[in-house]
Amino acid sequence: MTTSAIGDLDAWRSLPALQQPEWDDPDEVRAVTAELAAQPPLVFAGECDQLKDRLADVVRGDAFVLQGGDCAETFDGSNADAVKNKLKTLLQMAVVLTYAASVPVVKIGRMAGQFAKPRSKPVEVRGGVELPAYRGDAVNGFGFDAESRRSDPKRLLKAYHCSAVTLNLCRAFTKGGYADLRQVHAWNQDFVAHSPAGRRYEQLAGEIDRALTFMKACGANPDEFHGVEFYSSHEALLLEYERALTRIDHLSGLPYDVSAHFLWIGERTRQLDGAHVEFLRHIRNPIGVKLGPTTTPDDALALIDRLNPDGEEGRLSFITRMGAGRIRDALPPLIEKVRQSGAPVAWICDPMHGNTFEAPSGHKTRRLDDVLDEVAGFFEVHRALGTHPGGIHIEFTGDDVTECVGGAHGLAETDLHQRYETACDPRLNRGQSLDLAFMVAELYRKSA
Ligand SMILES: O=C[C@H](O)[C@H](O)COP(=O)(O)O
Ligand SMILES: C=C(OP(=O)(O)O)C(=O)O
Repeated sequence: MTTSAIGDLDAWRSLPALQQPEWDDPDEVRAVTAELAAQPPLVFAGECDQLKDRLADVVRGDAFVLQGGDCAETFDGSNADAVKNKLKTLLQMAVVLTYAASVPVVKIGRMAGQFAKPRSKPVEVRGGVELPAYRGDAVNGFGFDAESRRSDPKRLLKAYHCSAVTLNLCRAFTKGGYADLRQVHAWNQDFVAHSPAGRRYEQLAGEIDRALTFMKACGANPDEFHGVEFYSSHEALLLEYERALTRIDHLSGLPYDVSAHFLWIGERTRQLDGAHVEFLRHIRNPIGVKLGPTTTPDDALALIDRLNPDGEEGRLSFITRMGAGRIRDALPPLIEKVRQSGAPVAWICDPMHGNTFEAPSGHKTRRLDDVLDEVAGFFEVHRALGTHPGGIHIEFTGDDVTECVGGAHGLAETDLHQRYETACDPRLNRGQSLDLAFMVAELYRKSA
């Protein structure tokens, strides 16, 4: 394969790359990336192609994406319990959607690599002390002291190893029996079972049980339900890391970023002439771009032109994050222009990032009602235009945290301090995630 067919995987180096850490020692970065480049792949090209096929189904209106996980994964969180709880939430949500909305659900974790964060400000000030902002465990530490906040390239290696551990757990849980549909009740134990959403889920799980028994009686093979397909994803933010994990697939001769199945470009780094768009246009994974409320229809078309010029179905998803107050005005012009162009795009709604605000206590938070309203707006817009609402992208955790307000337990702003554990943005807890899944299933059913 010639360089021109592969494209120049290093052309991004001469372009402006926003949101990159300031590393002290370029030699150390070179040594670390050389070590990363020698590590085994985390995912395989064939798996990325399979996800692209699944996303092509989404483009055609035949499937729905459920993408979610932490805002920022942490090295401490790469353990069996935390990973299992997140997967359990994803599986429960997926079951609600599959059963109640009768749609195949493409399950993608914001997991096994979501260790780097873009920030609004490069520094954080507390009590008159100014330090570099926390940029995710792949870059620096969360602790507010100079040593923790120093950008340390060795953390890139740790991010790779924690991604490997997490993905290994995900593969084991999703293929080794834990995700078996006959376990629907087992995912609903602990605190969530007693929440209103948990009780509603239990009812649905009972119906699934009966349906499975019926199918078995009809001669269906119950082992068909033994495992589920699960894919990993993260924001492709740290270009040195992504480049070091990009390999030429020996079968096709094409480059794949083997750090995750699906990579996305963030709202802050989607400049057409920027390094992120340049780098991602060369890799063959399915990719996404976040689109905020300032995106113009021409921006969307230009991104399509750069990132999916051949119009490959499933290659490109637009993950819109407009905010509840903007979605009904900001989304239609984008969809209309893209539809007129005939370009195949999967439209995914991120109802989190346009709805963040600071509570009087100083906690960054989101109202579940705003999240639900943005999702409702997303469905309304698609229904009005006759296009397919392709999925949701959310930040959640499997734990009983108090980071977003609202939900069946009426979590108030004054409750936020109780279990506020996120390393960056506020996540839905398990009950709130299930509330959302039931609402999405209902909206989907009505729009189908
Ligand atoms: O997760 C997204 C971004 O990293 C985050 O919203 C930026 O947050 P900041 O405004 O606190 O920097
Ligand atoms: C930073 C993120 O979102 P956005 O780029 O949409 O702000 C994110 O999803 O972590």
